[in-house]
Amino acid sequence: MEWGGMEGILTPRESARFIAENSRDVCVDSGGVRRVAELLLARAAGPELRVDGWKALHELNPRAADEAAVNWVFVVDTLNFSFWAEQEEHKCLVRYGGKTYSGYWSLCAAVNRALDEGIPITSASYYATVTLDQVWNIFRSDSDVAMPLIEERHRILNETGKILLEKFGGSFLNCVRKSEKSAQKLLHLVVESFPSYRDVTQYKGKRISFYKRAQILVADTWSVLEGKGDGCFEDISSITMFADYRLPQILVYLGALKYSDKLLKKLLDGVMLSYGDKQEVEIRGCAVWCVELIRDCLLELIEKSGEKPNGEINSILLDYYLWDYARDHREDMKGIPFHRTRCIYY
Ligand SMILES: Nc1nc2c(c(CN[C@H]3C=C[C@H](O)[C@@H]3O)cn2[C@@H]2O[C@H](COP(=O)(O)O)[C@@H](O)[C@H]2O)c(=O)[nH]1
Repeated sequence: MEWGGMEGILTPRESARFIAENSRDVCVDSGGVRRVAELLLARAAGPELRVDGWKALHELNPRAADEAAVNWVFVVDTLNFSFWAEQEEHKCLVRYGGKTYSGYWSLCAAVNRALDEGIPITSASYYATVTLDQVWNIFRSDSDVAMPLIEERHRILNETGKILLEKFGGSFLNCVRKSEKSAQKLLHLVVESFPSYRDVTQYKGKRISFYKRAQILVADTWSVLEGKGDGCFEDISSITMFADYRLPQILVYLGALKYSDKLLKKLLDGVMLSYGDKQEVEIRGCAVWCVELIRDCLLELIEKSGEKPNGEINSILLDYYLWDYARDHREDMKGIPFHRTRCIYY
């Protein structure tokens, strides 16, 4: 489909509200929303719900806040999609620094492993022309299951690297600086410049957007720059939660999101949903709206409790917390299916 620009497409927040108001197979549970807000209230003053948790809690993330760290975030979020395995017990694994990583973290481990091997995988001048064989080697698995969509990852690396060289002098920091400390301007610049970030579809006759990877790229840029300097986005709270396949699962587990019996059975049977399917859109849209409502409820509870949270609580920090929570409660969540969509957008 020819890209006609972002005009005429609902923003992620508007899309989420519209979907939640019209959804048939997924709904937000207000009691569950409140319970999750109360769970988060207990953590509001903790290390998780603050921008420096991104580095403090995750050893694979860069320690620095320099240009190289920003370019690390860019190449990782360009490839930050579709890690789920056909069988949970047979998945891609990457060993790094004496530990074994799966899912999203297998991507980060592979990037760091390549850098240690002297492969400049975070440099656009390298990945603009990296070959498929080199990509197979860089993202090789230490289990007998390969990382999904390697060929798409190769195509996207070449496409994205070429554009970064042509338009932004080969560094994502130049793209950040052009956004003049506006998260929304950076989001727009990324979506307009890099086709693989155009996470848009339609629902009930309206063109809607999730921009999941563009939003998490803005969020991770804010985090790696520690919310300071070029990363001091005055409108960072306008970014919504990132509509992936893990957050809906944890929100159902916590009772804030509910699936119809028909949809739940379909997911339990492992039926795949296509990108843009009505039910897939309802899962993603209701999950985004659910986190917006949790945030509103949490801010109300904080107000009432008189507790002073450290810094501003926003949907990004709630998303990070819930995503990490899902990681740490993988076993408990076994009975709750995540939806299986194979695509390059999340
Ligand atoms: N909503 C949301 N989705 C996120 C992330 C992350 C990691 N990002 C931050 C978190 C810690 C680091 O500090 C990063 O900054 C990955 N994903 C998505 O999850 C899926 C992979 O899941 P699994 O198969 O279990 O590894 C896949 O769609 C991936 O795109 C997030 O934070 N929020």
